[in-house]
Amino acid sequence: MTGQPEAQVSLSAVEVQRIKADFEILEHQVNGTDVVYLDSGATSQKPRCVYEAEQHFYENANAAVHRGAHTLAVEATEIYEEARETVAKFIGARTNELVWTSNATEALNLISYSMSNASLGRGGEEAARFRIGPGDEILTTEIEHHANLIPWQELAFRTGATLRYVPVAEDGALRYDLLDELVTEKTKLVAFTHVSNVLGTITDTRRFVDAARKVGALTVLDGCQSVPHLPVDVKELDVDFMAFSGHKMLGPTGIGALYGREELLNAMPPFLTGGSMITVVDMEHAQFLPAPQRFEAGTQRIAQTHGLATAVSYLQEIGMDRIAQWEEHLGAMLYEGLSKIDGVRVFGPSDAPRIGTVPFEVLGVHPHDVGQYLDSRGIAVRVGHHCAQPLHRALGITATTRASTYLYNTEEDIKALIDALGTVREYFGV
Ligand SMILES: Cc1ncc(COP(=O)(O)O)c(C=O)c1O
Repeated sequence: MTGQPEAQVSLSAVEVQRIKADFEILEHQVNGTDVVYLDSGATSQKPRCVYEAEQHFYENANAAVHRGAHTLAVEATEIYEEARETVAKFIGARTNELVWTSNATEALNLISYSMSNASLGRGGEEAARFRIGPGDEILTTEIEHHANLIPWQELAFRTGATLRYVPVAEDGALRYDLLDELVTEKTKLVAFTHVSNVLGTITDTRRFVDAARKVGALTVLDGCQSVPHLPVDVKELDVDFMAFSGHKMLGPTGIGALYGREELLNAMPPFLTGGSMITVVDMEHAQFLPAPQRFEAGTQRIAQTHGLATAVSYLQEIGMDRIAQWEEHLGAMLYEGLSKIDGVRVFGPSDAPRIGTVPFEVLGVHPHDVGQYLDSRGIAVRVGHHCAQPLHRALGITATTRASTYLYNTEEDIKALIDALGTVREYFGV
């Protein structure tokens, strides 16, 4: 006996049924059949408690206004900041290291903007790390979502820096072996994803962080597909920045966050100004508020931040370790089950750690037709390039069908997909 508490095990079927009951939206029907929702990679369903948390603010006067003298505004400010504390702790950050944004896309753009306007920064040595120009390099990868790609393409275009990519092998696995060669003394920033939104594979973040640290480059992690599904601790990961979105983790749409090391956030110029964010004497001597308020000009989203904090408490109550184990189980079931169907090709390395996300194609049937066929049988999956064209190009295809699970999915959901795909080619006469 070690005296340690017993490790929590994966969710049981009974627990998942109980969780499902919290997600009443899953009782919606398509063509008289309960929806099997396998599109959580795009956005998650929300439990009732999250809708209720938001609704409270829409029904009460303190919804819109914070930072004021009267009681309602003071209450709203407290709730807004409490939500920040809850979400910051959830990812292992300090409270003032979490900036509210609309979503992950905005969070990533915020860093890109800062780097192309670094002369506005106030922060001595740290501000210098944001300066980028001709001859400098930005490194990203071929598996990125456009949100973690286009802002860097733009940054390179605006500043004259060069964008380089870590390629993937034939099966979509990242070529870690090329990192040492691709990260050079010229590299100023390394942006990479924690979990691929297409393949569901979990990145070995240590390899990226170590390579970047060696040359003093900033690290930016796209946590959009990891924060909802795995225990994530930014201090353990040792990254400088991380972006994620509330709507993928049971929270409302319209709220996301940027984690940044305190000293770095305080060296970054804001994206938006106004609304008491800056005291303008003249631009030379303008003073920005400290982070995170520096980046939150204008009236803020109390309902959404409170909704996200409620979602986080819900996830914590269930336990991120257990959710991760359940999804690993569903992911393995999906990958193996789909691989065995005649005429179905599954993408992604077979031996990589993954969450419950698997892309596939049905030979001879267009992914769009596969999506519609499944929809007519009450199964919701996503079709397209999933905002990841470079990866699809590297795999030699233009589109895939993607099934992605979350904590509310059951083994029966996976079986339903596998059964339905068993007849799809016959249906289309292939
Ligand atoms: C890996 C990844 N990064 C970034 C994003 C962008 O998220 P949002 O659209 O919420 O800003 C997504 C959304 O699909 C994603 O999957």
